[in-house]
Amino acid sequence: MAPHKKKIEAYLDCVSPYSFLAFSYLSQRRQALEDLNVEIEFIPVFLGGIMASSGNKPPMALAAKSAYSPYDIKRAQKYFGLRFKVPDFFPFLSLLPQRCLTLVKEAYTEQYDALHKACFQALWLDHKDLSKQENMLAVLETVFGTEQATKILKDSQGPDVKKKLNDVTKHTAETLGAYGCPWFWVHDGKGKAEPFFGSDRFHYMWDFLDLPHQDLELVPAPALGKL
Ligand SMILES: N[C@@H](CCC(=O)N[C@@H](CS)C(=O)NCC(=O)O)C(=O)O
Repeated sequence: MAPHKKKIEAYLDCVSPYSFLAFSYLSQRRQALEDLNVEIEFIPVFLGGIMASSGNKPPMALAAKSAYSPYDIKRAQKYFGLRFKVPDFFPFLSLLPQRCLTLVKEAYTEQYDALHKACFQALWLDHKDLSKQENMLAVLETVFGTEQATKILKDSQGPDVKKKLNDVTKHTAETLGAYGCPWFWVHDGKGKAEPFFGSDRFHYMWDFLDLPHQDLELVPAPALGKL
């Protein structure tokens, strides 16, 4: 990557509702950001691995964070105009969707954003447990033909894909300082890069990138169709 290009690397896991909000928010602003010469890259990671590498624990594992969490998620949903309930099967093991996304990002780049969106929507809006192969296959089939979807599901279990997701996750925690998701590594276009955590720090990011806030403000209740 050219060091003097403004760029947002967004490290996401679809098990994370705040990753869903960040993905939705950035996807809706992709064109506006590109017009301001800012590139966005969505990068799949395994949040469980980030927690383990950084010594962090899921918010639910700490009583105080767990008690605060319902307030935070309710406010965030209102702010982003994206309403969803936490599914009964939460938290679930996100390795399967994250491996499929890892494979598709490399091998089927054109369809990657569509699959990312489909995974988030299946999990958070349709409450499909994507740790189950049959549900993951159904999501893949919304983007690919049955034959290709079946192959992607099978290939996502191969050692190369497992290693790639593992390596990216490790890099995110050990080099980029991640302790949760969504994690962002943002290049300011002048050779400097900094981390940002959470879907609630975009105003800091726009300052860091020297962008006009008014062009990137939230519009009320963004329609999902525009994701
Ligand atoms: N305030 C942040 C919260 C993000 C968040 O809680 N992310 C969870 C995963 S869904 C996490 O990784 N938490 C780690 C931590 O809070 O230490 C936001 O609005 O995005």
